[in-house]
Formats: sequence, structure tokens, C-alpha cells
Amino acid sequence: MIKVYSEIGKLRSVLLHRPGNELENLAPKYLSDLLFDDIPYLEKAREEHDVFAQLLRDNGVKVNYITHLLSNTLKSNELKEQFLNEFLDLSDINNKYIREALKDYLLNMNISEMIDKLTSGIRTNELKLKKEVFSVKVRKSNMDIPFFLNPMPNLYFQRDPVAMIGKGATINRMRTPARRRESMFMEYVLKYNEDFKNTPLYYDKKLPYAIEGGDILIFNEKVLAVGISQRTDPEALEILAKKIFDEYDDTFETILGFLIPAKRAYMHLDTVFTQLDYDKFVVHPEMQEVIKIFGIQKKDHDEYTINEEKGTLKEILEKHLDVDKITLLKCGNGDEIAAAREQWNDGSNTLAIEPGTVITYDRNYITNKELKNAGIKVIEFPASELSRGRGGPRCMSMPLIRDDI
Ligand SMILES: NC(=[NH2+])NCCC[C@H](N)C(=O)O
Repeated sequence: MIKVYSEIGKLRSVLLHRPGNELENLAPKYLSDLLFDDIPYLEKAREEHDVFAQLLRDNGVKVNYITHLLSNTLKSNELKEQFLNEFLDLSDINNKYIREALKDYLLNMNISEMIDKLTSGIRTNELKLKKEVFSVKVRKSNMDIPFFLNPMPNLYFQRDPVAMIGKGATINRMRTPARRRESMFMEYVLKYNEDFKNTPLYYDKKLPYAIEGGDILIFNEKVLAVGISQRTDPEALEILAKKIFDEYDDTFETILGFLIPAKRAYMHLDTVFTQLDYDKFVVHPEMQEVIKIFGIQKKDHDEYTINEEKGTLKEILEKHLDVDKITLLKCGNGDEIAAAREQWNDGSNTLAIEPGTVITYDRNYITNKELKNAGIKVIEFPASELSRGRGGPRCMSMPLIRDDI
């Protein structure tokens, strides 16, 4: 079951990925292609991640690991092979000999080994092909990325590839090839796992427009906010609106498109803006000046109105959340350098586990102090390694069930 009608309702069940060998397959020459700026130290990253997961459990949240859910889903050989075929298609493995060798290799593993291999990546020197392949030979001699299957280092950012909204989910088309295959993992769980099988799907990764979960915020059961950003196209919002308003008739009536600058530091809306409590948000100070907001509002069947929202960010939030006074707390306490530094390390990427209680990285101590001064309960944990992937507690988690607020 999926039930997520807010950003702050008591969190009951969440999706995570524990970082694995995919991080050991990062190397400087192709780091930026794989959307990393630095290489986390795996052992420490795992320790930090385990602390995060334990904090969630200690607060009554069920932690589900995506790789476990997937291996419990791909039980039949038929489904396992179907998954692998699609994975190879998305990885552009079209050469017959390479495909054959990969399939032989992977289908002979048990399902958890296979999933671990797919996430870690498979190097070109790891497999013997039956026949020498010209393209492989050429590429090996001058290869930018020495893999048949690239590693999936961004998998620990479970927020992005599939997003739970209301009673349904979007299977996202990720902006770059580096992350496209990630969406398949939860997609298969939602389609074929007994516990999730009837989940309405509000977006399909085969659609031509990109949308990523870090851009999707759920204000309440009526209003969604979606960043139009480096990672999300406005066309995707139109498709989402149609699905949610008409086809599946979920409770939402308004989708607010937040236009944010298309740059790496801001990549998703949740890197500059997250909700802490009924009436409190943390924002990157620059965002208030740069943002434009367009609303899509449900009208009659198959019809909606579009308007540019007037007023400041605070006023727009007060109107749509139906709260008298919204407080916007500033990342880095508004200091230019502290704000930029702490935002870069995901100071404004908080995960609310109930209204007024959030999980954050301890390194963003200036922002954390500001939140505490405003009466927010802040649960901090160390993340020197996890933060190198440019994502925080919200990016690393995807809520499956929250209590209503
Ligand atoms: N929801 C988020 N802000 N996710 C952050 C993802 C970071 C990841 N390295 C990427 O570039 O895609």
C-alpha cells in the first residue's frame, strides 16, 4: 500500500538503498558523467547510512531496502529474465555477443547476486566474449567508461527515480542516462509485487519528458509542488496533472510549478526548499528572489486553469496551505557563504518524520541551529561521506506511508 498525502505526516514506512559496491566503481575520469563530484569512502558511507536507517527505525519507521523488495519480486525465472532484458535495453547493450555473454553471466546468479552485480556495474575485462568484437576492442583501447554496464552510484538517492504521491506513484524518466535504469527497480516492485501490485501509476519512464522525485513536494491532500528545474520539464507536469486529476481521481486539485534555476547546486526543488512543520519551511535565501510559480488547477473533467501565482513565496504558501502565517527559515542563517556552503551539503534537504521533527546532516550546524531556535526538533547524524553524492536525508529516502495530518 502507498499513502503519502503530505511532507510532514508521521512517517510509517520508507524506501532506502544501502550504498554498495557501485561506489567503489567510481573513478575521476567519468565522475561527472555519473553525477558525482567526489568519491565517497564506501565503508564510512555505509556506517553513516546505517545510522540514518537506525534513527528511522528508532522513531517507529519501517525501513524497506529497494534491493530486498526487488529480489522478493523477481521470484520467477521468467520475470527475472524480463527484468534483465529491459535493463540491457536501457543500458544500450545491442551487440549480440556482448548481450549473450552478459545474460549467461547474470542469469546464472541467484537473484540477489544478480541485483548486486547490476548495481555495481560490469567491467569490460570481467567477461570473456565468444567472439572478438570490433567495437569492444576499439573502445577498450580508449575508453572513457570501462564498463559494459555502468555502475549505479546514485541509487542511494531513492527520492528521485520513483515518487510516491497520494495513493499512487510516478515512474520517472530521469534526465540523464546515468540514472535512467534506476526507475526500473521500484517500477517492477509496484507492478509485480503482491503488496504493491494495484498502485496507480501517474507517470511512465518511457514518456519523452524528464521528471525526478526530488522536485516533487506534497503540501497536503489537495496541493502538490513540483520544481521545474535542471531535472524536470514543464510538459511532465501537464501529463501528471491529467493522470491525477482525471484518470485516477486522486484527491489533488492543484499542482504548483516552481521555476528554479537550472544549475547543479539547485538540481531539484528539495535541494533549496523543504517543509519542517505545518507552518515552517527551510529555504535557500536566494530562492525567494529567483522563483516564479505557475499553478495548474483542476476544473471540470479534462479541463484545468493555468495561472501565474502573484505575491511572495510566503504569501503563495499561506494561500495554498491555508495557514495564517508561514515562517521561512533561511539555510545558513542567511549568511551568504554559510548559506551556499550548507546548501551545497544539503542543509535545506531535511526529512520530516512527523510535524516539527526532522532528520538532517550534522555538518550543517548553522542551519540546524536556526531550525532548533525556531522550535523544530532536529535529529542529526554524521554524513561526511554520504554528502559527497550531493544529496541529503530527503534525497536518500522515499516515504511509502505517512499518517494523515
Ligand atoms: N532529491 C535530490 N536532491 N537528489 C539528489 C541526487 C544527487 C545525485 N548525485 C544526482 O545528481 O542526481
